[in-house]
Amino acid sequence: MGHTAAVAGASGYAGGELLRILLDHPDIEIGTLTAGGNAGTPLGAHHPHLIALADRVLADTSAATLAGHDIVFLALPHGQSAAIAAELGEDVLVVDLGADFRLTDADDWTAFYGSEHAGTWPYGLPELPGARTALTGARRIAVPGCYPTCGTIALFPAYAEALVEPEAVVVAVSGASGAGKAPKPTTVASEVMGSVSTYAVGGAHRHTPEFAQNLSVAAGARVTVSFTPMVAPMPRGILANCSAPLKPGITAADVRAAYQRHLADEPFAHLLPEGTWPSTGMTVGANHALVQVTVDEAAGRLVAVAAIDNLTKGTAGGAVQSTNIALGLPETTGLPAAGIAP
Ligand SMILES: NC(=O)C1=CN([C@@H]2O[C@H](COP(=O)(O)OP(=O)(O)OC[C@H]3O[C@@H](n4cnc5c(N)ncnc54)[C@H](OP(=O)(O)O)[C@@H]3O)[C@@H](O)[C@H]2O)C=CC1
Ligand SMILES: CC(=O)N[C@@H](CCC(=O)OP(=O)(O)O)C(=O)O
Repeated sequence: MGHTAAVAGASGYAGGELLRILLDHPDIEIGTLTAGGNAGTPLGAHHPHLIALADRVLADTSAATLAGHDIVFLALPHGQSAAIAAELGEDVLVVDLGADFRLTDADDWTAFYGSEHAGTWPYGLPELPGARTALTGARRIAVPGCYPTCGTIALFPAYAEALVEPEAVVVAVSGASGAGKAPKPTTVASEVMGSVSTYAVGGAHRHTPEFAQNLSVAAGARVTVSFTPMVAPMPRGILANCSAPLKPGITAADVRAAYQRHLADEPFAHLLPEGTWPSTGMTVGANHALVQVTVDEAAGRLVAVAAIDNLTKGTAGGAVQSTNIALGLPETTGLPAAGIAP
């Protein structure tokens, strides 16, 4: 056990998935666990599936309760991380699963989150060109949003190789756990069961600027993204259906070769065999993103589809993957590489 880790927001969905993964991590020992209103209750009351931690009592969330660990994971609502991180030493690795430090543009932050921008930390999507270099040795990590994780992995090879025009369309469907455990009008059972709905339509979702930021990094030029999210009657998973106009002269063979080049060595982003399309069921509990790509000749568009488990690769698994890189551990350490099927 090389490193100790505290988890803030341990009673939530993201915190629970993080603990499931950390229980199998050979180099990280689980330390203090915290919550908000549920401080003082045992973890087993919130995550009965985490038997080994059932008797751990949740502390209140403050820099004082989280201090004294090598790593602090913050799985808290947006806006809660900056004050805590400021009080933790610069030698502590702080990994924020929330949004506070993901965006580089302060105006984008204010437009979509309605508050003052807290800053920008190294972005925890190792697959994005340049990200591994920024994460190596980092002591602050901003874990991406779940939709941008999925859609960026689907499209970054196309932008990195300049195969498509800078106008992407992403339509993605998420399981209801993406909204967290607190009941919300759009994700209570009576609204979600037996129905698929859109929300934040027309470029209103706060992940829209994060998509544009990521694909612009891959392209080395500004990319705009039209993003439409949906929620489906399933607990976990995101399926992102993405497309963009092909540049003149780009063929289906060029596209497949580019995706093979970019994904061949990725430990957790895989191009499926031709003709096999990703589905959320293939990703449950695994840290992988499954990708397929084709060309719609009649429409002149590249079409890419990716699936992830929103809580694993989309949150907690992605957080541990980036943590491994920051600590100089093998990137795959402790991470579930195979899904559960059927
Ligand atoms: N769910 C997902 O798929 C994803 C989530 N994330 C991010 O992870 C973070 C956590 O999300 P998620 O687990 O889904 O949310 P949940 O609502 O399931 O959990 C929130 C956690 O934060 C705690 N908390 C809430 N308010 C406070 C407060 N004022 N002070 C201290 N602790 C507080 C809660 O404790 P208590 O039980 O006491 O209320 C709980 O432990 C968010 O920033 C979210 O955006 C990121 C990517 C995907
Ligand atoms: C279904 C659903 O409601 N999903 C959430 C996405 C949560 C997430 O990944 O993102 P953050 O970390 O940015 O909160 C939403 O659309 O707000």
